[in-house]
Amino acid sequence: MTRNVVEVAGLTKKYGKTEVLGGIDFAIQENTITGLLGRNGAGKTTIMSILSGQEPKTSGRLNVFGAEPFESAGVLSRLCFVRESQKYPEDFKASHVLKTAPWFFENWDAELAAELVEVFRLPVGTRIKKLSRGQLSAVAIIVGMASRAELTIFDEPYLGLDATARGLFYDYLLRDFMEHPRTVLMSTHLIDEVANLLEHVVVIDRGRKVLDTDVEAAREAAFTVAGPAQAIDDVVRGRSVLRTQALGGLASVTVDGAADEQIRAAAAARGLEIGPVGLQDLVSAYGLMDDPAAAALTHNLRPIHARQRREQQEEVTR
Ligand SMILES: Nc1ncnc2c1ncn2[C@@H]1O[C@H](COP(=O)(O)OP(=O)(O)OP(=O)(O)O)[C@@H](O)[C@H]1O
Repeated sequence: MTRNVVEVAGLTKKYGKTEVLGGIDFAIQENTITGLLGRNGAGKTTIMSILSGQEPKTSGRLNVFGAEPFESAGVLSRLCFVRESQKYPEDFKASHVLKTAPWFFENWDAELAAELVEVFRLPVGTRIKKLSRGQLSAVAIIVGMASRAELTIFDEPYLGLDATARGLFYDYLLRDFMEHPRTVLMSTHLIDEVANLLEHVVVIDRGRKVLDTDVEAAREAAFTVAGPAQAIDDVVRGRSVLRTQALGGLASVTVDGAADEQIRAAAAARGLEIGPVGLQDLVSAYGLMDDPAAAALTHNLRPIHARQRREQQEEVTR
């Protein structure tokens, strides 16, 4: 039976009078990798800081390993929150971080840490404050990976890392996750890069949740139709179009829902191409919500949880 490691209900956060989280609900299942996605300032770091007990919430219910995390030593000993901007004592070197980490993480794997130091070519004898941005990210990734914490939270773990290093991180994360299953929550803007790692995504926009779906279900959540604009208009009429991109007489539209036989036949008859929508494009389509300039590009924008939509479809066919 799967259980939830994290449960959040009606979570709000205010800084002074400014509300940055406006009532968020979601759950994270044990031993899954979940992506927390959203545009700059959406509220991802705030959520992660609250989950890891570094910030108090303003209101709502929060349950991490069955307890409220803020100032709960029992919860904090089971999780690892890492980010490139982590603060360390003034004179600390990466070697000090790796030496002290086992004091905080009982599952610490020193061998894995040493291997990752080699992989990321991390100069462990250099003071932390002298490290490059990518090297700081490498420190955070090594701590996050080698801690083998039951819940590991990565806040944009790739900042400053080159493409090779990012690829290595994803490979190691997947391999280590298969061998030592645990729960991972990762915020990222590089959605396509991690799409194969993620089982679930929660998308936040301006402090509110706009999408909460299994990645598998998200693949069925929308499709594209590409070809001459006029023919596309005929084929998609009456359907919910999330996004339209047009160039000259050609267009590509993202349509909400799964591509059924009817639209496939209509598209084939007019020589139009039906294709899948990548997770990044899907999130971008939903991310346009409430943005007047971007919304002008769209018609009938209708963000719906994939599961909710499936339930609605099932209701119609019953
Ligand atoms: N200490 C603070 N005081 C006031 N406002 C804050 C504070 N921390 C964050 N905010 C505001 O809260 C909002 C959410 O910030 P947060 O860092 O959670 O966003 P994010 O989704 O992680 O963004 P990014 O992708 O750019 O890292 C932003 O508008 C930010 O300016």
